Amino acid sequence: MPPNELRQLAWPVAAVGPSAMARLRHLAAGALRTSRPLAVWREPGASHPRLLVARTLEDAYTGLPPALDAAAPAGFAFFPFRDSDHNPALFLPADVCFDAARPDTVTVAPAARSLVPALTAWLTTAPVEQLAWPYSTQPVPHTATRAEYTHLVSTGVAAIEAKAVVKVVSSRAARYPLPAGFDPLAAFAELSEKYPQAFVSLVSVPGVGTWLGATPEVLAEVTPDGTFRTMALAGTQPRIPSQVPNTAIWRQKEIEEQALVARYIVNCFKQLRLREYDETGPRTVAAGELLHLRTDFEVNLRQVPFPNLGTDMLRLLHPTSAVGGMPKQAALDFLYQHEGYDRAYYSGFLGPVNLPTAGISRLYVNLRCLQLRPTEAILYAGTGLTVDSDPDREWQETELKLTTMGAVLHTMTTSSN
Ligand SMILES: C=C(O[C@@H]1C=C(C(=O)O)C=C[C@H]1O)C(=O)O
Repeated sequence: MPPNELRQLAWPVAAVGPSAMARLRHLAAGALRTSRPLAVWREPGASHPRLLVARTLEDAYTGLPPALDAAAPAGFAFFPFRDSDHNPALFLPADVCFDAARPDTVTVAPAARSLVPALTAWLTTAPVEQLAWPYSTQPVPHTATRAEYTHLVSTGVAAIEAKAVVKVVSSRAARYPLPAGFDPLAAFAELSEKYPQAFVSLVSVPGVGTWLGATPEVLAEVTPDGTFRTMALAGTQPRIPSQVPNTAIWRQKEIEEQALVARYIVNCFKQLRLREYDETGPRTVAAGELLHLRTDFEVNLRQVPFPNLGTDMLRLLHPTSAVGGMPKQAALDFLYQHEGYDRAYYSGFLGPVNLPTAGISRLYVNLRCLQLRPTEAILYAGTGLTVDSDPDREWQETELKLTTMGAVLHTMTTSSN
């Protein structure tokens, strides 16, 4: 076989059995046992998850956001809200890949060829019971009380009134005990079922930790038909069971908050001098038990002279005003000064690049997520503030957002009792 071709390893018959999820689990177990970074994800609307294992941790460190052109390296991006030594920007090269929709093979990239003998042997090994997921070496972040959070919101509103910022998105972390026998892969499967339209992910990196999430927000997407997509998602209200999303009524506060995010995206296009984009919305969309307002933006890459639009937009967009604020730097400075905790990978971005094939990349904002610790999970949620924000209402909104991931912890508690 030529040295630069992907290699397909066939699963031996007896070892792990025919179940795609059991095979995925076995590959994850092998990666954890050998301290390699891994990502498991399920795209919105897809029926099967995929898994990627990077050969070494060192290979996963990256300086720049990934390039989104078809010739760029394939892998899984995992970027923090703010790049730092504690929360490095990561790009896991697609060294070993598995698609649960095609469970008979494991794909090995040319750069990872040296892994083939050990991996072949691992495929014949009996499945392991316990998986040892890595935890962050950082201290547990400060978790704001209701009084602290409402104070932060009041400070944010005062900053808006003083015209230091136009919009800022404050957030907090919360600690939830883990149910006995909590299994991240089982939780991943449950999230996939519960939220079919979310991007569901489980990312695990030695020294960095293990993150699980189900996000509704696309940051930058390039699809094989040559389309670039992004969205302005903001404004939140609880979803009443059986309610049809487009019958929801929005207050002026949410309409304005979302319009600012849409305007931020249009400004990014303007900075690149791109005028040919389609804008649809805002429309009401459901995300689990929540409703949001969303405007979709689309560019036909075959009709504009911007071959690097995906790459350029990604660099301009992150962090968007849906998670930071506007103007961007003033909002980030406010958060750095007042938020009082390290967001780490919450409100960063994540997703596959040039996978499953060159020319397809889907990056999402890392919302509705949790970080795993030995006996607890750290959950994260934020709310966009405008001059009309009411501190108690914003606290309630974070509580509501925490239920996306909290519900799965609760379900698992009850089912393990
Ligand atoms: C910040 C979060 O969500 C963002 C903020 C929203 C809002 O303020 O209404 C809505 C959707 C997201 O863009 C979060 O889920 O933590």
